[in-house]
Amino acid sequence: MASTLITNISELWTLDPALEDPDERGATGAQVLRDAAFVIDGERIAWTGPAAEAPEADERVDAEGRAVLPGWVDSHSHLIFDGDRSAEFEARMAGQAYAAGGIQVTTDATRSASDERLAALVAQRVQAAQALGTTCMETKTGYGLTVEDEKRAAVLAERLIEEGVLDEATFLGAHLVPAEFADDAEGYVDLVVGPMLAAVAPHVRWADVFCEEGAFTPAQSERVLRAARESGLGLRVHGHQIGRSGGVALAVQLGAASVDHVNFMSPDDIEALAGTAGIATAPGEQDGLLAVDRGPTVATVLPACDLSTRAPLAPARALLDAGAHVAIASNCNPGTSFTSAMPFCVATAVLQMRLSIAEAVRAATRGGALALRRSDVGHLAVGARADLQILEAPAAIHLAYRPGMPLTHAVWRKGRRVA
Ligand SMILES: N=CN[C@@H](CCC(=O)O)C(=O)O
Ligand SMILES: [Zn+2]
Repeated sequence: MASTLITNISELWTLDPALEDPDERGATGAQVLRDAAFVIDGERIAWTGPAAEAPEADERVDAEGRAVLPGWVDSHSHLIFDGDRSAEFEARMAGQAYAAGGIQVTTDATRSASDERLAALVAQRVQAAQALGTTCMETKTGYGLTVEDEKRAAVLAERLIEEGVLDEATFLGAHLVPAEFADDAEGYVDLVVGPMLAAVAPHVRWADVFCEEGAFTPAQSERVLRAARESGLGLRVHGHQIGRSGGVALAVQLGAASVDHVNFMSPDDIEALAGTAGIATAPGEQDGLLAVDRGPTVATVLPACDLSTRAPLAPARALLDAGAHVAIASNCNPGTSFTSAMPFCVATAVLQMRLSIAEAVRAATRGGALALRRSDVGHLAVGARADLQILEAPAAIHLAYRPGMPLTHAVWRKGRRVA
C-alpha cells in the first residue's frame, strides 16, 4: 500500500495518549496541532507534525485548511434487526412512555428475515455511519432471543468483523424475556447462561445485559454477567435508562468496561463510576485490543436516544466533573435511537449536555475506544490505525456551531478512503 501525506490542516486532533493529562477529560492543547500534516503508511499513522516539516510520501492530499479528527468510535449500537417501529415512535411523541416491550416487535421481524437480508441491512447501516465519520463500530445481538437466532446474529457480526466492516460484537441474549418465556423469566435466564452463551461466546468479545424494569432484575443480570465472564467475555451493561435499576453498581462491582444510558443517576452512582477511573488497562492477546477484564467502567451517554425517548439527558457534565470516564455513542437501534449520526450526538452533547467541544470529541473517540478496551483507535498518534475524518470546516467547534450541516468532507478507515 502506498504512503499518503495529508497536509495543509488547520487543526489536527491527534488526541495522542502520550500527551494526555490524566486529570483532563477533554483534549489538551498539545493534542491538537495547528498548521499540521500527517502521513498514512498502509493501515497506520506513520508521522504527524508541522506542515512545514512534512516528509515526502507516494501521494499527497491537500486538506485546504480543514480540520482533521480521529474517526468516531461508536461503542454502542444494535444494527442486526429487521422491521419498522416508527408507529411506536410516533405514539411516544404523542405522550406514550418508552418501555422495553417494543423489543419483541423487532425480535419477531428479525427472526423472519433471511440471512442475506440481515447481512445486507447491517452492511448498509455501517456504510451510512461511515459516511458521517464513524470508523470503529460495535454492534449487539439481542433481537433473536433463541439459541439459534442469537447464534445467527453473532456469526453474522463475526463475519462482518473478519470482512473489515464492523469492529466489535456483543452478545445481548439478555435484552428481553421473549414472549415464549413470558411466565418463566428464570427459565429464560437459564437458557441464556447455558446453551445460548455456549453457542454464542466463541463468536463475540463482549456480553451485555438490559438491567431495567421490564427487562432483567439486578439478580438476573448478575447471573448473566458472571456466566459471561466465566466464558472469557468482557462485560457491558444497559443501566439506569428508565429508572435507578442497580445496573451502575453491578457494572462497577463486576468491572464492566461500560455502563450505558445512565440517565437516572444519584450522586453515589456518579461517585462509584468516578472511583473506577484510575484502574489501569492491561495489554490483551492481540495488538490494539486490551484485556477485556481490566480497566475503568466508562459511563457511555447516548444523546440521540435521550432525545428520541424524551428522557432526561444523561448527566455527562456531572460525570466528567466527578472524574469519571465518559463515552458518547449512537445506540443506533429501531426502538429508541434510529440514527447512527455521531456528529449529531457530539453537537447535542455540547449544546444540551454542556460539554466543551474538546470533551465531546474526546468522548466520541478516545472515550469509545476505552469503553471497548482498545488502544489502536480513537486517536491519531504515530502507530494508531489510520481511521480519520476531514471535516468540511476549519475547526471542530463547527460540529456544534452548525448542527445538522453536512460537515463530513472525507473519511479514511484502516488507511483506505471509505467516504
Ligand atoms: N434499552 C435497551 N435496548 C435498546 C433499545 C431496544 C429497543 O427498544 O428495541 C436501547 O439501548 O435503547
Ligand atoms: Zn442499547
